[in-house]
Order: sequence, then structure tokens, then C-alpha cells
Amino acid sequence: MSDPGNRSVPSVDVESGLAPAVRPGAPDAALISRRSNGASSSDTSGSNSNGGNDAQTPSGPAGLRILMKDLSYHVASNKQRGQRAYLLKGVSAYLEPGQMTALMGPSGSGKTTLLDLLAGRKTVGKMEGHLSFGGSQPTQKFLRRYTGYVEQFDTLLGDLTVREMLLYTAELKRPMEEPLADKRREVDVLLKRLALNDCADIKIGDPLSKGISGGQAKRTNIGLALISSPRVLFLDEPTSGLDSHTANEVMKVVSGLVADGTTITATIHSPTAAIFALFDRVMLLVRGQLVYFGPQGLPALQFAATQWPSAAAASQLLALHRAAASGAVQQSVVAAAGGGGAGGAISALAFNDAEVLVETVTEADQRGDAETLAGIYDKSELRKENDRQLQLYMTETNTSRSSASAKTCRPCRVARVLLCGGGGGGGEVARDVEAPAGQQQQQHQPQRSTSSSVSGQVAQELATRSETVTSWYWGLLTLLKYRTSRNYTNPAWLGARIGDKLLISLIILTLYLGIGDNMAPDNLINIQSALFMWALLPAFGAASYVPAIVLERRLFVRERSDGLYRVFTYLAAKLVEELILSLIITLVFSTYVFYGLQLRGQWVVFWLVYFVVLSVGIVLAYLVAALSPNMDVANAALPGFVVTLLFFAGLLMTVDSIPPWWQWYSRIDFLRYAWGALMVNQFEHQKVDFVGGVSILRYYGLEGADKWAYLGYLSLFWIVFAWLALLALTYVRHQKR
Ligand SMILES: Nc1ncnc2c1ncn2[C@@H]1O[C@H](COP(=O)(O)OP(=O)(O)OP(=O)(O)O)[C@@H](O)[C@H]1O
Repeated sequence: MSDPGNRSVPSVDVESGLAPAVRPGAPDAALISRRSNGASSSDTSGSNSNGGNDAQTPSGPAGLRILMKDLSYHVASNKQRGQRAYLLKGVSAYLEPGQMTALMGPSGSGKTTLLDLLAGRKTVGKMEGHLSFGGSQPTQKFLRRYTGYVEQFDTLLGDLTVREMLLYTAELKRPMEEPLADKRREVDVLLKRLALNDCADIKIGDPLSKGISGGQAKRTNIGLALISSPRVLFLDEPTSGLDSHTANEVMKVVSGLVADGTTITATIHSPTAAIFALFDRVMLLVRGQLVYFGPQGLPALQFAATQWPSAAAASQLLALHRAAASGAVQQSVVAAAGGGGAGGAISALAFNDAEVLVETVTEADQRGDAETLAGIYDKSELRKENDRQLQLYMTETNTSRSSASAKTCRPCRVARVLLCGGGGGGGEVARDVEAPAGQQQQQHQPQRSTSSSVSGQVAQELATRSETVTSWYWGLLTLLKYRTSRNYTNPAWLGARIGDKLLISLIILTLYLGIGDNMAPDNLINIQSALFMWALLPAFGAASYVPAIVLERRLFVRERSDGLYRVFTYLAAKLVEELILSLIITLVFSTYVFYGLQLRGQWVVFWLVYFVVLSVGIVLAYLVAALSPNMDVANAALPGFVVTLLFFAGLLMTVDSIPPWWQWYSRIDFLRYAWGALMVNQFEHQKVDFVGGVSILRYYGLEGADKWAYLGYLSLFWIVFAWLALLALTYVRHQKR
């Protein structure tokens, strides 16, 4: 693998928007900053008060600075035909390495849209404007390999334990060269960091057989995104569905990653005060437009109170914050906050920050003032400041591209990033409630750095030509190791594949016992019927392979988007898993049926036809499943298609009698070749009359047919359906986002 997958020893290039992997002292600085920012100390001093930093910090890579300028995104409107719907309009902002940015706003304001756009997960629509990661336009391959995305809904493998789930992802997402022992160690570090040790060896489970709790599942999901030490982490509603305690714990763990320099962005609805205080910056969206981008906490409230119309709540809260910060917490303030003492009051006041901001813009939006708010922000000093900073970063990027980067010693670079506020909010004095207004103003000057050169390693990553870290065969082996091994010991999984075939083979055995060597004309019809059922039933049995694709579609889409494997690898693993099992069961069933019925011809042909038809049925099921939007459609489509094949297989109507306009369908009916091969195998050396002195093979148009050629044709169907299934899995998207 020429692509550098191994980033356990991170490069350091702070000026380019790359934060150092480990910044000495950063956690403390971040913690102090957070405490001074309105959150009660108890918020950050629990058992995991430093976000899990007491656990060994896995060596992580530097983060990347993300720049957005006039970013717009539109899709075909679902309200007005032929019109465009702009879901994002002219968003300009920057996301810093080593910082957490909250994407907030009313429901439907475009938070997830923006997150998906940044993460390259949009499958429809068109983006306009500038978007760069570390100075380069990110490719989807880069985003899949080097960024982490925590989806709002959990997509985990219920049969694996939490530890196995993380190790499975580590094997697919970390370099192949890394020894398994090292991967296990990384998993152990993550388990500790995410406070998952207690449930590490518990099966994840599913809605029907409950395993781990919702909070543990959420943390496991976050662990999956972190296992590859991504430079950038996106989280979509990471606290949804969690109680406030668990939500706080989860977000503390996430915030601990800023110490690694990771660039973190999360959409978040109504964070608790403790969670809101963990963020460095806020992007507030209303109807796809930015109405505030800046530090969270006091500056945000100040902006709302002084700039927005009807923002009385923000003004009141601001006044209360100031009173609390100055120590002059009066009785009335405490009462207003509903707390029992000064500490309780401050905590309660802080609790309202995020809510007040979102409530205020939601009300404004409902009044039809979204444009007004966007206009206010556009004309504000804050916007100008943000634009100046953005411009500076963009210019630096361009300059560094055209000139050799100035080398800076590591301590200087580390110092600079801390001063620039590029890490953990250490330098974000504007958030400090006690900082004098003048000082705040000074601190808001554009942050200057001297070079934006992108380290060679990052440049290589940005230019990666592979969407996965590991090769296809490694992916295949890993899928077999973790997923197939579980399926093979899962009675429900095995039952769905073996049960119907066992039942039908036993019925055929007992119903047609010993009829195979009786060539009396009136018995021939029984033999041909038994052979027809033998050829047909594995095709009908293909229905049991549909859920494997349809029901795990969300998992497949997520794992593919995460760059765990290619579509080919996924399909190959599924086929190997099914074909090995099919090989075993067809060998057993065809043996007792062939000899039990005392059939003529070669057993190997009898078995091969059964095995190949079953294999064709499996890839056909995959094709139908990949094309169908859901189980209902797939369940109707597959048997419907197989029934059409019955008419043209040659038994219900002889091939010669099929009208010319249906002959083409008869030629592409794989059952015709399956049954034909069985008939030839049985009767090719039997000179028996069937109807009016005509041999049975001649009657059915099979005289002179070559059973091996028929088997060859049958195999061609397997190749064609497998190829079509691969294309359908790759290109047919049922999840539009
Ligand atoms: N094709 C379309 N035509 C018109 N509007 C659309 C279309 N697709 C999405 N939208 C709208 O775009 C908006 C953005 O949705 P998005 O999921 O990004 O919002 P959100 O802020 O994340 O909301 P929530 O907090 O509820 O998840 C929504 O109001 C949605 O109705």
C-alpha cells in the first residue's frame, strides 16, 4: 500500500490548519477555558472530568482546517416541480483543528445538510462555493478514509460484542501492516476512553434481543469513528435519545479529542449547559443561512441581545451572566434562575444559553424574520471579522501552494497554535466572561499564522486514490472472520438457508422413492416431474437470501461511506459465505435424493445442477434486493420473476410449441438449462418411448443436447446476475440524502 494509512505517528504542521497531534498542556487550557465559560465546575469535574483524558490518549493525527466560503447547496424542490430548493445559502465559516463547533438552529434549518455536505455524504443536489480541507478540495475518497462521521442512528452488528465491533472496524480501517496486538491495544484505549469497559464483552444485540443500552450504543458508534484516529470528526445529533447524564458523558469524551487536534463539528439540538460549554464555536443556521458564527457563550448572547430584534430573553440572560460573573448575584437573580444558592444559580443560568439562542431564532423564523436575521449578521462587525479571518486563511493557503513552506521549529508551532486559538479554545479569550470588553475586541483580531503549507503526509492523503485503507482481500477476510463466523453459529441464519431445502428434499425423497430406474412410459412423467422440482426449488428458495441485503442496507451504506470496504469486497464476502454453506448442503441433499430415487446418469451432474441453480438464485436474490427499495418490493418481485420462468422452462409447454415472440424469453430462462441438463443426464442412454413412439428427450426438444454445455450456460447466468448485482449495489441508491 503506497497510500499512507499509518498515521499513528502524526505529522505536525500547525500553520496549515494542521494541529499538533498532542499539544502539551492543551487539555488543561481547554478545561480552564470551559470552566470560565459559564459551566459549573461540577460539569467538568466528574468521574470523567477531562473528557477521558486520564485514559491514555491514543496517538492521533493532526486535525485539518476546513474553510467554507459562500457555500450554497440546492436540490430539485419537492414543493414546486422544476424549481430549485436552496437548502444552504452563502455560508462562510471556518472550522479549526482542535476546536469543537456546534451546528445549531431550528428544526429544518439545514444543520444536517451542512454536516453531510462537509463530510461528502450528499448523494443528490449541487454544491456551489468554496470548500477546502487543509487547503485542498477534499475528494470523496479522502473523506471516506480520513474523516469520521457519527450518524444519528446506530448502525451496529448485533451479533458482535462491543469490543469485537471496534476490533472489526479497526481491522478494516487501520493499516494492514499494523499488528493485531496493536489494534487490540488501540481498542482497549478507546474502550477506556469511552467508558465502555463494563460492557466491552456484551453482545450489542438488536431491538428484539436487547444487548447494550442506548448510551453505550452511541458511545460504540463514536468509537467506530475514532478507531482510525480521524483528522476531522463529524457528529450528527450525538446526544439524541440519551438522558442528560449520558449525553454529558458522551460529549465530554468527544471534547477530549480536541487535545489530539481533531477538528470536531456536531449538529446539536438542545444541548445541556454542560454540553454547550464544551463547544468552542457556534454556527447558528436559520433556513439555510448563517445568522451567527462565533464563540459560544457570552459573545453569542451579546450578539443576540444587541443585534437581533425581540431578543429580550438573550438580554436578560446576558445581564444575569454578567451579574453572576461579577459576583453580585442578587437574591432576585437566584430566584429567577430557580437555584438554591449562588452556585446553583450560575449553573441554571448557563443551562439557558443554547436554549435562548435557538428559541430566539426559532421565534424569529416563525415570525418570518429569517432573512432579517441573516441580513443583520451579514452587515455585522462579527461577519466582517470572520470574513477577514477566512480571507487570511485562504490567502495563506494559496501563498503556501506557490512558495516553499517556511519550516518552523515544533515548540514555536505549538506555541503559535495555542495563541491562535487553534487548539482546544485555549486562546479563545472572547469566551471568558471576565475578560474586559476592550480585551475581547483585541482578541478578535484576525489570527495570523505565517504559512499554510500542508504537510507531505496530508497532501498525500488528500490525493489518495483509494477509498479504503485496506485491500479488497483483507476486507474479504475480515468480513468472513467477524461476520460469517457469527452467521455460521446463528441458528436463525442457518435455519433460513437450510430448512426449506431440507424439507423439500425429504419430500422429494419420500414421494418419489426408487422411481428413477423404472422406465415404464407411465412412470416417466413422475421422473420428469421430480427432476423439474429439483431444478426449480432452489430458485424459489432464493427468497431467503434477500434480507441479507435489504435489511442491512443502512449498515452497508454507513460502512461503505466510512471507507471500510468496497462494494466488490462486500458482495464477494456475501457470496463466499453463502456458497460455502450451499456447497455443503447441496452435496448432502443431492446424495440422498439421487441414490434414494435410484436415478440414472451421473450423480455429479445431478449435484452440480442443484448447486449452480442455488448459486444463480443467490445472485438473483442479491440483484433483486439491490434494486428493490424495501423488503415488500423484493418479496413480491423475486417469486414473481421465478414464476415467469416456469412457463418457458420446457415442461409446461415444450420449447418447440412456444410462440416465436416468446422464444427469446425461453432462451434466457435458466431453468430451461437446469431441467434440460437433468433430463439429458437421466435419459440420454435410455431408448424408451414416451408418446407415440417418440423418445422423451425428442419430445421435449432435448435430443442431442449436451448436459455439460447446459451446465455451462447455467454458469453464465451466475456471472451475469453477479455482475448486475455488483452494479446495482454500487449505483442504485435508495437512501437519498
Ligand atoms: N427536495 C427538497 N425540496 C425542498 N426542501 C427540502 C428538500 N429536501 C430537504 N428540504 C428541506 O431542507 C431543510 C433542511 O433539512 P435538514 O435535515 O438539513 O435540517 P436540520 O436542521 O438538520 O433539521 P433537524 O434538526 O430537524 O434534523 C428541511 O427544512 C427540509 O424540509
